[in-house]
Amino acid sequence: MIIARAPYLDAGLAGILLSNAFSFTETAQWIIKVFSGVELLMSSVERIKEYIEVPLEFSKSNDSATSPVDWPQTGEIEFKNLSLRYSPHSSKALDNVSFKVRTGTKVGIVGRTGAGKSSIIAAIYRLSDWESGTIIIDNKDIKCVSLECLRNSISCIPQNPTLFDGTIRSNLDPYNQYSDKQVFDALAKVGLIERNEVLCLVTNQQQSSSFSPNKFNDLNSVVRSGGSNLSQGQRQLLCLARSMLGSRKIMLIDEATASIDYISDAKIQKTIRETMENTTILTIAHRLRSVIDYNKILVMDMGRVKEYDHPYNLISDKNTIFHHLCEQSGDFEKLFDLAKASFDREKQTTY
Ligand SMILES: Nc1ncnc2c1ncn2[C@@H]1O[C@H](COP(=O)(O)OP(=O)(O)OP(=O)(O)O)[C@@H](O)[C@H]1O
Repeated sequence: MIIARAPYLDAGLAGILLSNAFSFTETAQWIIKVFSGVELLMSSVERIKEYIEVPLEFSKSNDSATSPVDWPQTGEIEFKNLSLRYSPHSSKALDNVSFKVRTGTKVGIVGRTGAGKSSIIAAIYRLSDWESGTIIIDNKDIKCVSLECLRNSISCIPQNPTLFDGTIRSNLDPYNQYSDKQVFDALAKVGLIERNEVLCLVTNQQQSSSFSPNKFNDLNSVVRSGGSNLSQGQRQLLCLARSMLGSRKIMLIDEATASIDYISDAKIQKTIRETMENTTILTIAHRLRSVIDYNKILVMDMGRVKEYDHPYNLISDKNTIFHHLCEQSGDFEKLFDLAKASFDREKQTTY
């Protein structure tokens, strides 16, 4: 602790020198200030030391973990008897969970609060380790894939997406990998700009202010730290656009709660349906409307998978949890019609 002691000594010396120039009270005040500065410095040093000693998350990867190129190709996900608990004495957040998601399938994960929905996404992203079972993505046990590769290969749109102090462009394309056209296309796909404006915007970047007063028309528009100058819906849409630029095969979405405006929510769902046909999507749904026309609904309850089927099959059966959740939503008739329409559409494309 030499680093910590030296300033104390300096402060003592400074006290003696100061006492020659100032009154006792003034000197005492100076010394208190210097000492509290030193206390702060000491706790900062301690904290930096703690951070340095925290093992790097990427080094937690299994030694034989690899970073397969062009993985995953299909986006097929399989949970096999997965059990996860957050601490040794807590109950299981996921209890022997097994289910399979085929390529390009859209799955809505529903259930009451604390049912284990977020834990499914946490497990795929390996934010938490599990005690037994496996997750296979594209024929690979994800524990055999490096964390860096795993997280770079799967898009995740959390409720509060991370945005940085910078511009629209630096947030969408931090490594400058894409052309302006590609970035504008992504913004158009999520509905933040008009599709028919893309070409003009690409050729007239400097005159973009002549377009509608929309900050997304200008890739240099400022984004404040955490996206504080954007609405929650705009933040999620920007994050969705960022995911689209990466064109990954799997996307995990934690739908924003009621605080997101209905129009932004509808835009997100429409974009997902129209532009991500071949992407496997798992959405934690807080509104049943958002996922009622998905291919499957996974109903979680107390960490277990209770139901896993097409929404129409589940809503049609009075004995399912999903049927009750739809009834409780007060929107049963509409949900039923949407589920049926989706079921009929799927049947037509299958035959
Ligand atoms: N980081 C954590 N540390 C300890 N326990 C946790 C943690 N995250 C979740 N849990 C617990 O695990 C269980 C499942 O939580 P999870 O967040 O997966 O549920 P959820 O269905 O997503 O809930 P909600 O709809 O309220 O977000 C709950 O009992 C919860 O208290």
